[in-house]
Amino acid sequence: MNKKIIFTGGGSAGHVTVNLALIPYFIHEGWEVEYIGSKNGIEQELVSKLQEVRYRSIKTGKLRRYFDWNNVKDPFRVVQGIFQAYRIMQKSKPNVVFSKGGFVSVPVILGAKLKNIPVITHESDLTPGLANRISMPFVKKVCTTFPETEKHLSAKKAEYVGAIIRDELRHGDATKGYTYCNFIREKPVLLIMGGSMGSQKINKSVRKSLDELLTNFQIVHICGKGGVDPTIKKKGYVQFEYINEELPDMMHMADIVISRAGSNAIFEFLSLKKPMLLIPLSKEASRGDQILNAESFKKAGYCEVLQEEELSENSLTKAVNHLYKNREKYINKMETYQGQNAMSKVIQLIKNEAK
Ligand SMILES: CC(=O)N[C@H]1[C@@H](OP(=O)(O)OP(=O)(O)OC[C@H]2O[C@@H](n3ccc(=O)[nH]c3=O)[C@H](O)[C@@H]2O)O[C@H](CO)[C@@H](O)[C@@H]1O
Repeated sequence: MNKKIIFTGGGSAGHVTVNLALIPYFIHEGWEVEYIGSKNGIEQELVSKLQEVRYRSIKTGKLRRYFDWNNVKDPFRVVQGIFQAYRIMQKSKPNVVFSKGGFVSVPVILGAKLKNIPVITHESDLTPGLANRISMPFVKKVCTTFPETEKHLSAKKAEYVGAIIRDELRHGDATKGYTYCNFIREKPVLLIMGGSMGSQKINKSVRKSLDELLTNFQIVHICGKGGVDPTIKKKGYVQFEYINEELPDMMHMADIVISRAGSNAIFEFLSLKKPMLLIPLSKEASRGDQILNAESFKKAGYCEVLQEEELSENSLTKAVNHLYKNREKYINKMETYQGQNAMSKVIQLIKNEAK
C-alpha cells in the first residue's frame, strides 16, 4: 500500500511555500498527499492549484499577542479544530505529518498526537514562533533553517537542515521578466517585496521616494492584497498584489531587492545572489524574529539593514543607492554561502519517522 503524508501550515505564504517545495517529491515517489489548512487562508488558495493533493479544512483560531474580541472565540475554534483533525487522522491514517507552523498547525499536531502519528515540524525563523513553541512537546523533530535556532530548542529534537527553496525559483528567466514588465535592459531593476502580505509601511515610503528611485531604477513593487495604488502610472514602475508563476522570472531579472526579513524570502534571495536591503518587521508588530533574521544576514555580509524606525524618504533612497553601488561586495559574500541540501535532509527525516 502507498504511504501517506499530511502537510499542514498556513496563515501567510511563508508557512506554505516550504510545503510546496516538498510536496512534488512525495507525489513523484508515489505517496498519497493530503493538506490540512484553514477554510479561506492563503494555504487553501496556493494548495488548491495542486490537483494531486486532497485539501481538508478545519476550524482554527489565531494566536494573537494583542487584544481582540476574537481572542475570546478562538480557543473554542482551536478545540473544534483538534477534534476535526483527530477525525481526519482516524479516517486518513497517514504514516507521518509534516508541519510548517503557523496557527493552523497547532490543532493538526494535537490531533495527530492523539492518534499517535509522528509529526515533524519546520522552523524558518531564527527564534521559534508561538505555534511551534506550543507544539514542541508533541513532535518528534524540529527542522531549523538557522544553526542559531538550536539553542532555543530541546537538543534531542532540533535538527539543523538549512533553508528549503522551491526548485522553480532556480529556473527563472530574466528575459521573460523584462517582457512581462515592459522593461528595458539598459536600466537596473529594483524588486520590492514587503513579505507575502505586502507592507503598508514600505509601500508608503517607496511611493514618497518614487520619483527619485525611478531616476536610477526600474521598479517591480509587490504591494500585498489591497496594496496596489491604481492612480500611480509611471514609466518603469509596475505594481502587483502577489506574484505566482512569474516570481522566478522577476527574481532573476532583479539587480537588487528591498525586502522584509521573512526567512523564506531572504534565503530565496540569498540562493539567487541578490543584494538585499532588509527592512525587518518591528518589535511592536511581532516577536522581533525578522530583526534577528536580518541581523544574522548582516553579520554574514549578505545585506544592508534599515530598521523601520529609521525609515524615511531620505534614508531609503540613500540606502538603495549605497546597496547598488556596493552590489559586488554582497554578491561576493553570497557566493561563499553553501546551501545545506536541506531538502534531502528533511525528506530523509520524514521517511525515517513515517510509521
Ligand atoms: C508578518 C509575518 O508574520 N511575517 C512572517 C511570515 O512572513 P511571510 O509570509 O512574508 O514569509 P516569508 O517572507 O518567509 O516568505 C514569503 C514567501 O512567499 C513567496 N511570495 C511572496 C510574494 C509574492 O508575491 N509571491 C510569492 O510567492 C516568497 O517567494 C516566499 O516563499 O512568515 C515568515 C516565515 O516564518 C516569518 O519570517 C515572517 O516574520
